[in-house]
Amino acid sequence: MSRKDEPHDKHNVVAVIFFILGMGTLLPWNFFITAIPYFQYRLTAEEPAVDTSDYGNGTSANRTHSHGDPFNFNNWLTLLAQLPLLLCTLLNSFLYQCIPERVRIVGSMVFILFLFIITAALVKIEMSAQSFFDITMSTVWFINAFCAILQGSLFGLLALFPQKFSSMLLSGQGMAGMFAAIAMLLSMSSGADHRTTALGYFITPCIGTFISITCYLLLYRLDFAKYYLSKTNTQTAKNYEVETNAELLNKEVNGETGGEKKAVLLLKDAEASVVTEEKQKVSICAVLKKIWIMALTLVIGFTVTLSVFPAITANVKSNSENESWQKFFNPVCCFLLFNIMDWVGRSITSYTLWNILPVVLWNIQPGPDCKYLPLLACCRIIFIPLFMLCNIPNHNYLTVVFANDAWFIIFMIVFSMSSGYCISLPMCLAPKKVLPHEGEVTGAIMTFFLALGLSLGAGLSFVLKALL
Ligand SMILES: O=c1[nH]cnc2c1ncn2[C@@H]1O[C@H](CO)[C@@H](O)[C@H]1O
Repeated sequence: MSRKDEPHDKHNVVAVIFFILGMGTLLPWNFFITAIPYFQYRLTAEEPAVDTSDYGNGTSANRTHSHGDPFNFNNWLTLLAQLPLLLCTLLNSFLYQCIPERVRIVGSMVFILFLFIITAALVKIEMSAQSFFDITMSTVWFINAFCAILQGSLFGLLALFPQKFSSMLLSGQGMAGMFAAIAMLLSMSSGADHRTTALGYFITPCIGTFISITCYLLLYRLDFAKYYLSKTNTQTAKNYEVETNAELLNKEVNGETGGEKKAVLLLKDAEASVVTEEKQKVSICAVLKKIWIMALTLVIGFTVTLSVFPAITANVKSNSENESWQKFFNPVCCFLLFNIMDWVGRSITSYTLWNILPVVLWNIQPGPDCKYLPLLACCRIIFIPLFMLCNIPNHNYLTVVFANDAWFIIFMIVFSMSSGYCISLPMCLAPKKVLPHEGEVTGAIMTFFLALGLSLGAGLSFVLKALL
């Protein structure tokens, strides 16, 4: 139900802006992980103590040791990207009181742009492998710290808008990975040398971040966005919603006998909502009690995903003889495929919020209460051994069981789709479990658990790598 004076999102401009902002939040993570072969090439090519007997057929992928990952680069990249995310998500929950949201959002995007420019410039600068590793890791740490502030602030902002806009942001986040993978493929197929390819590749997120900054500034010029951004209007809209609910419920109570109990309960909720809103007090424990199942599902989902992607999966090589296929195998079948299917998985929840898997499998119609959601997320643990037994060179303890490329592709399709699904479902269901005025806190809590899952996964990836 919408108010008569409520403006409309003309041509879905605001929705598109949130989509682009979603992309902006995950450009750094995705552009860094997709460029793993470039970083590995630099670290090996400029390492003076490299053992040249490892070089094999001379492709950059084979010019590395320790599973094609010198310096344990994949694992450090994952950990140093996700740890600041966790810390700064916490920091943001304090910062939001003292630094205005516009400063936080524009400021963090400007720093991200600056750090991407440094990464692009580094492509052309010669230095030792150790210095390159140190500078890259510092860049990764700071770029992801600003990303966390950006992401936390945007989720907070979204609490003022209708739920559709959260789905747009999540969908945009999924698109960032595809964007990075396509940029990588285009620069690789340009036929230019390694350095020029990398330069072209890293200039793309600079442009992407610049577009995100412009879009965010534009948001404040659009009537629809201005309406929701002004807190007074949001408050009025929420009160209006409560009034409308109360009206509807009165009708229900008068007309339908069976609806009475439900109506009284909902009226109590509505009253509670207004009263609490006036006091502006929300109990985090009470919210946690309502959403813990969603939070647990999110943590398990991200832990499983990040434990193998990209730290383990980026090392899987094709066993085909075809050289071009060997070169494109990982960018296409690992990064592009993951991001396409992850996005598909996330988008399923835009069409139907109910988790369709249990409906199809057991004909159960779950609500936001369903207790087996974390169990469903746990089933994905099976992908950890499956990926570890794929075609990774120089296994120490394990052997290659799934040598054929087709196995890796099949595992990747199911793994990434279920990942997107297990992440998006709790993110969309959690706000439905709480009262309207608890929405903002719920967003913050879920963002914290999201970051916790990512960090746990990144930590676990070191253990799994050691077991390879
Ligand atoms: O900061 C983040 N927020 C939300 N999702 C993230 C973040 N970092 C990584 N991923 C998610 O982790 C998976 C592997 O890349 C992808 O689903 C990606 O969207």
